[in-house]
Amino acid sequence: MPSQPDQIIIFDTTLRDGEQCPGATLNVDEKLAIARQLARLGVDVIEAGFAYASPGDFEAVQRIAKAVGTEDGPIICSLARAISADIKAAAEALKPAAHARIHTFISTSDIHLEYQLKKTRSEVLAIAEEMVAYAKSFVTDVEFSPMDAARSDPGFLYQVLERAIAVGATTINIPDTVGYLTPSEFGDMIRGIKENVPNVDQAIISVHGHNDLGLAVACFLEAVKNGARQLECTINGIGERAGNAALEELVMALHVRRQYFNPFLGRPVESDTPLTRINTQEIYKTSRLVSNLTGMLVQPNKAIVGANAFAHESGIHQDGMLKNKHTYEIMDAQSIGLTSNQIILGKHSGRNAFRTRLKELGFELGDNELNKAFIRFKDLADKKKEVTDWDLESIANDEVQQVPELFRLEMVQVSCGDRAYPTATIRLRNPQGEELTDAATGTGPVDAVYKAINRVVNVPNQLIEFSVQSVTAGIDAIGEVTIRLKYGDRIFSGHAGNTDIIVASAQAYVNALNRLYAALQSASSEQMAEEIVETR
Ligand SMILES: CC(=O)SCCNC(=O)CCNC(=O)[C@H](O)C(C)(C)COP(=O)(O)OP(=O)(O)OC[C@H]1O[C@@H](n2cnc3c(N)ncnc32)[C@H](O)[C@@H]1OP(=O)(O)O
Ligand SMILES: CC(C)C(=O)C(=O)O
Repeated sequence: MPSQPDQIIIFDTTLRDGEQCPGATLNVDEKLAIARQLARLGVDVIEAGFAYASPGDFEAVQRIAKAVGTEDGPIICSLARAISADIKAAAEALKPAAHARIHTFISTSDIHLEYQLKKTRSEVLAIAEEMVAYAKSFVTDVEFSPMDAARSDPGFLYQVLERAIAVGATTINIPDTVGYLTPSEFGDMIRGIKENVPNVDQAIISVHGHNDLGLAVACFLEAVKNGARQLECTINGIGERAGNAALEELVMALHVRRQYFNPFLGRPVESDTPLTRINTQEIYKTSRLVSNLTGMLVQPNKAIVGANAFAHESGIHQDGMLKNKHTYEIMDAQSIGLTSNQIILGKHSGRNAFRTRLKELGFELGDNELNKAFIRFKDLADKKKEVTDWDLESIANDEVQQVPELFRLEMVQVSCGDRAYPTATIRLRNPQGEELTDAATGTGPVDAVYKAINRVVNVPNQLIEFSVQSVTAGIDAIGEVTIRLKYGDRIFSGHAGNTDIIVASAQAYVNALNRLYAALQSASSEQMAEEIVETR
C-alpha cells in the first residue's frame, strides 16, 4: 500500500471482474500466474476472486493468498455479497494472506432494490451495516461497495456510506456499475460524497466503473481530481460487458500527466514523485500474459498496449520521430517495457523513414539509387498492406547490385486440371537477346513452370521458400509471390505480383534467378566461376 497519503492505490480486479467477461474463464494455475505478475507490476490490492462463487474460485483466492499475499506483497481481496455465507467463505479463503481484505457489496439504486433484491431502503441499510460489521469480525481491512451507486439517490447513498464507515469499512468503493455517468458527473458524485458523508475522512474513497460508453478512465481521472484515492481497474480493460477501466491507461495517464494531477493530491505542481507504485516497465508483459491466458485479444489501436500504440506509419510522423521522438510520442515505449517504438513502412511513409530502415538493414544508398528504390517501394506499398524487410532487401539489392535484366520472361502458358498433366510452356530472352522456348510437366502448374524455366536457365539452386499472398480482397486480387533460392550459403529472393498467380510465380522465379546469375557472374573465385553454367 502507498505509504504516502498523496499516492493513488491501484486495486486490480482482473481476476474477479476481469474474469467476468464472457469467455475469459481462467483455471487456478492461470490465476496464480497472473497474480504473481500483478505483484511484480506493483499493484497495491489484488482482488483474487469471489470465494463463495465456486470451489475453483475459493481455491484460487486461497492459493493466491498463500503464494502472493506475503508480508511485503500486495493486499489480497475476495468479493462477497452482503450475505454471511459469502463473507465467511471469503474470510476462510483469505486466511493465508499477510494482508487480507474482504470486499462486500449491496445495491443502493431503487431499480436494483425493487427488481433485484426486492428490499426496501431501510432493509438494505440494515444489511449493509450488519454485513460490514460481520466482515470486520474477520479482518481489519473491509471494503464496502454500494452497487449501482451512480444511479442511486444521493441522500440514501450518503446514509449507507456513513453507516458502513461507522461499523468499520476502511474503504468505500463507489461503482458506476453500468457505465452511465459522464466524467464531470462522476467527479461531482465523489465531491458530493466528500462534502456530505460526515465520517468520510475515516475511509479511503475508491472508484469502480465500466466502459459501456467508453468513459471509465475519463470518469476515474475526474474522480481523482475530486478526492478518490483508490482506482479499481483491470489489465487490458477486460471485464463484465464492455469491460472495466484499463489499469495501463489510468497508470500512464497519471504518470505522463503527473504535473497536472499533483495539485489535486496536495503536492507541489513540479513534484516528480510517481503518483502510483506501479512499475510501469512491467505493463506490457502483464498485458501479454493476461491476453494469452484469457484469450481476450488486445485491439491493435488500444491505448498503451495495442500493437500500434508506439508504431508510426505516416511519412511526416516518421520524419519527425527520427529527428526527435517527442514530436509524435508523449511517452517512451521503454516506459511500459517495450524495447523500442516501431516504424512501419507503408504507402504513407517518406524518404527519411525508408532510408533509415535500409540503413538498419545494412544498405547505404546514394541519392540516385535511393530515389529509384523509393519509387519502387512506393509502387509496391500501393499494392501491399505492409512492406516487409525482405521486400526492402530485394528492392535495395536491385539498386545496390544494379542487377541487369539478364533473363526476361516473355510468355508463360499452363494447362492443368484434374484430368491433365500440369504442363507449362515458357519463352524467355537471354542476356544475349536470344529467344528461348521450352516446356515441361510437373506435379502442379507452378512446378511445371519452374521446371520449364530450369531447362533454359541452367543455374543450380535449391528452392527454400515459396509463398503466395493476396494483396487486395476479391476474386481479382493481386497475388504476390515471394520465393527464396539457396545457392551455397547465399540466399537470393524474388518477388512479383500479378492477378494471375502462375505468372507472378514465374516472374518471381526469374527475378531470383537473375540475382543469382548476376552474383555468379561477378564471382571472382575460380570455383564459383566454374559453376557458372552455360545457358542453352
Ligand atoms: C456488478 C458485479 O460485478 S457483482 C459480482 C458479479 N459476479 C458474479 O455474480 C459471479 C459469481 N456469482 C455466482 O457464482 C453466483 O451468482 C452466486 C454463487 C454468487 C449466487 O448464485 P445463486 O445462489 O444461484 O443466485 P443467483 O446468481 O441466481 O442470484 C443472485 C442472488 O443474490 C442476490 N444478491 C445479488 N447481489 C447481492 C448482494 N450484493 N448482497 C446480497 N444478495 C445479493 C440476488 O438478489 C439473488 O437473490 P435471490 O436468489 O434471493 O433472488
Ligand atoms: C461489486 C461491484 C464493485 C462491481 O463489480 C460493480 O458494481 O460493477
